[in-house]
Amino acid sequence: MVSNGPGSDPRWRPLTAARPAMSPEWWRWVASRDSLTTRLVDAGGHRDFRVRLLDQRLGRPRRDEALTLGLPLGRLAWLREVALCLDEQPWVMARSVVPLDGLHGQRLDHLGERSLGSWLFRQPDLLRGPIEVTADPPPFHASSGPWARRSVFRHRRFSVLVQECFLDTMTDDLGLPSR
Ligand SMILES: C=C(O[C@@H]1C=C(C(=O)O)C=C[C@H]1O)C(=O)O
Repeated sequence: MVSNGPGSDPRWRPLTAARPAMSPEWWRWVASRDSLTTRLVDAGGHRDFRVRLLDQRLGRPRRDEALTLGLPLGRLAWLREVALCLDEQPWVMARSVVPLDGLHGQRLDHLGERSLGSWLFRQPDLLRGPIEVTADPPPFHASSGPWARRSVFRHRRFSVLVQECFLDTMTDDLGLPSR
């Protein structure tokens, strides 16, 4: 379920602030600005890639999400949570928040289990804001992992806050450093 429960906000920091603690191997993943979907498919090799839709609905963003999107607290938005899986093993948990005023009916529910990135990166003049990171546990999922990141994509009046948690399963399957 999409969680909007109480709990402290993660301590999001600019990517560069995490540099000394982040290994070069992880930097190549966390700092990448192209499609994570494409990178996961490539890194997965023979493994089958799949987006597992966990939930998507109208809901109230968390405080840190609303602040990042410039939304008044309590304003409804479109919430989508997925697991990006290789051979049914979740490697990334993602939660996206879309303000309704930018949707003009482009409800993302038509996406289903197609990757948000497969649509986003086809949009002309797509802009991606700065990437922020945290080593705090993601408030929207109980899974654990070394890093989580977030950034805002904009395309005309559409905007979406995309948050991605890289999981320990990905660390193990790709033989990445613990941080
Ligand atoms: C933004 C991208 O889309 C990915 C797919 C998502 C989805 O289907 O909900 C969410 C976040 C991303 O990990 C990407 O591929 O870079």
